[in-house]
Amino acid sequence: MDTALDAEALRARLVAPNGPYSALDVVESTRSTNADLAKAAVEGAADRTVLIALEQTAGQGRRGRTWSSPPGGLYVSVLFRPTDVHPQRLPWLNLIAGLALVRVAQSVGVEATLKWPNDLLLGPKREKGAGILSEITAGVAQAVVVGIGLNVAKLPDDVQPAPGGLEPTSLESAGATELDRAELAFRLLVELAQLEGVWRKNGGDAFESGVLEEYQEHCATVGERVRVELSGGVQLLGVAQRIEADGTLVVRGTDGVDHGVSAGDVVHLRPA
Ligand SMILES: O=C(O)CCCC[C@@H]1SC[C@@H]2NC(=O)N[C@@H]21
Repeated sequence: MDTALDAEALRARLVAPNGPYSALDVVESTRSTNADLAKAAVEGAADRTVLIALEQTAGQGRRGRTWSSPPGGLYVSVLFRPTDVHPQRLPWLNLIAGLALVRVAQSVGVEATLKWPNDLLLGPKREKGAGILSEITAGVAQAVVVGIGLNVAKLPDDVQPAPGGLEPTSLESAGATELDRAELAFRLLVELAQLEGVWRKNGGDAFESGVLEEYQEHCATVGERVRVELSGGVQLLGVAQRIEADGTLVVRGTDGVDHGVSAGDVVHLRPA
């Protein structure tokens, strides 16, 4: 069962002095929690500010796509200002959010892996249960909004995959033992704060903080034959080799040459 998401109760557990966050709000509905927090960042919102919505009317996905955000899902954005971390290491915030999602899914008994860079895959069929959109806030020094859309309840029939994208699923469809959104939001934010805290304490070094190793362990992309859709309609075909310390994916192309990929849509190519 899903109880109402009580902001006060979450604040009591997650916001300083009792927890790692500096502010937390819950709204019934908004256009996009990422857009709201980006605006708040410009207006001076503090490091580790959280905004949760129970529904979005204009949810944003990667590469200009929309993120279907019906009631029954969890839509969470966190503003981070990791001022001591080199800007080149900031893409790790996106990957760290994926690790937090894996930990949550596993805690409710669901098999979970990651498709680099931003998809949570659930169950043996590896369908998409969550997506992450991290955005550097323009004009604000070192501010990143990490947005997470987690499908909790069964999705309405009209939620379709993006063209060529993964089949969507939810925690409920994957047989999760816990579907209470307050509890799931709590676990997600605890895991995110733990991972981000260790990563930041290590100056954003993914190797030293252990997040690189944990990511490789859960990454379904490494070892797969892939097609990477780069900008400008360019495609790269090959086999994903590893994740680098800067968060890029190394793909050995059909020409035998290793290519570092920092952005793009990855399609896992399964044998027919
Ligand atoms: O897979 C993707 O394309 C990324 C989807 C990210 C969706 C989340 S929901 C919370 C936050 N607010 C948004 O508008 N988008 C992100």
